[in-house]
Amino acid sequence: MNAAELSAWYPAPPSLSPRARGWLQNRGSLTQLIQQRCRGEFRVKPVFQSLATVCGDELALMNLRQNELALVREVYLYCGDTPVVFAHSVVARKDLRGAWRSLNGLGNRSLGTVLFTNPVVKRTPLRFRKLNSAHPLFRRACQNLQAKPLGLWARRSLFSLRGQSILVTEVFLPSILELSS
Ligand SMILES: C=C(O[C@@H]1C=C(C(=O)O)C=C[C@H]1O)C(=O)O
Repeated sequence: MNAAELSAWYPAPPSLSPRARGWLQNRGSLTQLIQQRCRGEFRVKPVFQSLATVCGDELALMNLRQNELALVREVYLYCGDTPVVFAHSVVARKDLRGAWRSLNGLGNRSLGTVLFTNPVVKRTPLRFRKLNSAHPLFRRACQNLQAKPLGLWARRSLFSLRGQSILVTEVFLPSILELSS
């Protein structure tokens, strides 16, 4: 990815429907918002949690070198049998025994329960990007989708605790717009 692509996360999404904007720009817990709007059962389905290299557009933000390993957690958030969000979170290896050690035993509990219940955790402003098939997160987010969309809206922000950060990226799947508003 070139420098332009690396910086292609914008402070505000351009033209969005009011319903989509309501999801992308909500600054509370996405888990809680889905639980409020999902008539079925909410669940977190972890699909990956291991040391791995990260996306090219995450290196600078996480102060990682090209092939440096970090803890990567990826989950789908489900409403009933339908995946509505694909989430990808990154913690630098050096911080895994520090502020974010609770990730190790998180399993199918929502990361939101850790991030939004600790008043000391600080969140940087959200940034947005329309992902397409050129981005690795797009391909992983679409894995379980019958119909492959041309693009998916994503947002990301850093949560920091005692000077240690977790980068949380949430890719919104088309079916999220079917949840009640
Ligand atoms: C940050 C939140 O946690 C959600 C759950 C995640 C997980 O369990 O890995 C990751 C990102 C979020 O979609 C939230 O609920 O707002």
